[in-house]
Amino acid sequence: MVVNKRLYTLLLSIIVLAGFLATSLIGYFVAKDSLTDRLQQEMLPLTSDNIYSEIQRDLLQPLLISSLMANDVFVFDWVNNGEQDASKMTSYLAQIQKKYHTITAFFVSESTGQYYHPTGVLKKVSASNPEDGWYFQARAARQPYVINIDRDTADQHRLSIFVNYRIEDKSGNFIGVIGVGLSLQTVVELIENYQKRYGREIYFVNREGDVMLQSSHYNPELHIQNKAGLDKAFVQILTSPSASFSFKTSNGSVLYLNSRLVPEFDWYLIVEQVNDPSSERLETAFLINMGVALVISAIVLLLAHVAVRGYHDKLETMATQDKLTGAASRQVFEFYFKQAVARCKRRDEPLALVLLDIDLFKMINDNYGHQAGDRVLNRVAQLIKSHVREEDVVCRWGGEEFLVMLSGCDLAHARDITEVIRSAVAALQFPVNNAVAKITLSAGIAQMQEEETLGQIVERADHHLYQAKNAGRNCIKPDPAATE
Ligand SMILES: Nc1nc2c(ncn2[C@@H]2O[C@H](COP(=O)(O)OP(=O)(O)OP(=O)(O)O)[C@@H](O)[C@H]2O)c(=O)[nH]1
Repeated sequence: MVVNKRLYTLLLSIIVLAGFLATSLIGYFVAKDSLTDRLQQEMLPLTSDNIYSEIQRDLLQPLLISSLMANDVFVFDWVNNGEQDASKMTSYLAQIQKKYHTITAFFVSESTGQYYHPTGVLKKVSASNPEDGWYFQARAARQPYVINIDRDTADQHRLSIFVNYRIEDKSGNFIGVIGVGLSLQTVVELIENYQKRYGREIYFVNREGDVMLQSSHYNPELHIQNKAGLDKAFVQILTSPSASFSFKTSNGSVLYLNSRLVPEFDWYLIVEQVNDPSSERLETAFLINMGVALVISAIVLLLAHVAVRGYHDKLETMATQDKLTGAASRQVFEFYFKQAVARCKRRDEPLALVLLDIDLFKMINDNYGHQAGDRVLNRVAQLIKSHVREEDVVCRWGGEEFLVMLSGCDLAHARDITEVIRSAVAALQFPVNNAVAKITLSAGIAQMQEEETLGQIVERADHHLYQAKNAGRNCIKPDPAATE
């Protein structure tokens, strides 16, 4: 029974905890998956889209300026007049630069190859000079302009964005390339602003995978092109217009990455994030969940334990006690008897059994009714109990029969006790239905002999009880030894 109770509690604990653990884990992983998906599919691409549209917005004005320059009548007239006065062109370029706050303005003439700049004629472009490749690229282009990121011819330390606008005359003849240059600083500031706002690393790589543009807080450790084993992913980035990945890095953290091609630069914009910050919140929520689950499980188990214990005690009482009299039931008497026998043997003490039977009880039932009979049975049981010790056992042996086990009592002592009980019952004035019932009882006493079974002793006690009934009732008959 004890083992079953433990097993039951253990099983219940396992079921409740496993249930909580399973639901918490499922919730945790579902939330984590959807957050990872959101980060990869929405948040990083959104950052990338925002940066891209801001870059486009920043490029819009220089594009317009360059377009205006490419269609300016002054430029056409000046070229048609044979590029007579270089200072006219240089002051025109200086004016543009000043008016629109660009870092440079330029014109390269197709007929002379001269590179005009606000400060003068800087040089002649040549197809054999790789530095002038941008001019020949624009010259060969089908679209009206080419955006180029390059070192400034006037300041070799400065990376600038150039809008190289093609000029064509009315007949479609190529006249030259005109445009403005912007500082890349605006783009760097944009990157830094985004990095600060979103806590993400943002940088550009060219088609070879070299980092071309990054913030001043650039952390080379973070970037996938510096990580061993990720070359395949990098190949995928460099071959698709946009891509989303997540990787487990060597230090155990997860790197989320989004890439997109910026066609104006022919570079890839990369947005990276190490570990999803909300995953920490999820882990905390999971731990809180589990904590609550543990507390709830403990309360549920405690309540279950109290309920089971209550039912168990109730069942035990029902099985071991007679409901009417509160005396021990016949089923458990043998258990108490075996315990008492072992104890008496150990202590070398005698043990006596007394079988008590209410006299002519049928008449009480017949005269006063069954309920009155029940009350008599209860009253007699309480009276018997009140005359024996706590460790003695009073058992309802039959209908109106009680078997009393007196540990450590020999026959003479048992007879004295029984006599006290008999006379107390006989002296009872039991009120029933406006009358007073007289109750007596007869008893047979047997002292346990060596290796006797319960059945054998009870049989002897019953035999003596029968003698007492025959002797006129309201008397006691013990084993013959006690009478000697
Ligand atoms: N009220 C009540 N009566 C019971 C209960 N159990 C047994 N009885 C009655 O007790 C009576 C016992 O009658 P008998 O065995 O004839 O014995 P008796 O009338 O006591 O006569 P003797 O034992 O010979 O003195 C029966 O009528 C049973 O119905 C009980 O729980 N309540």
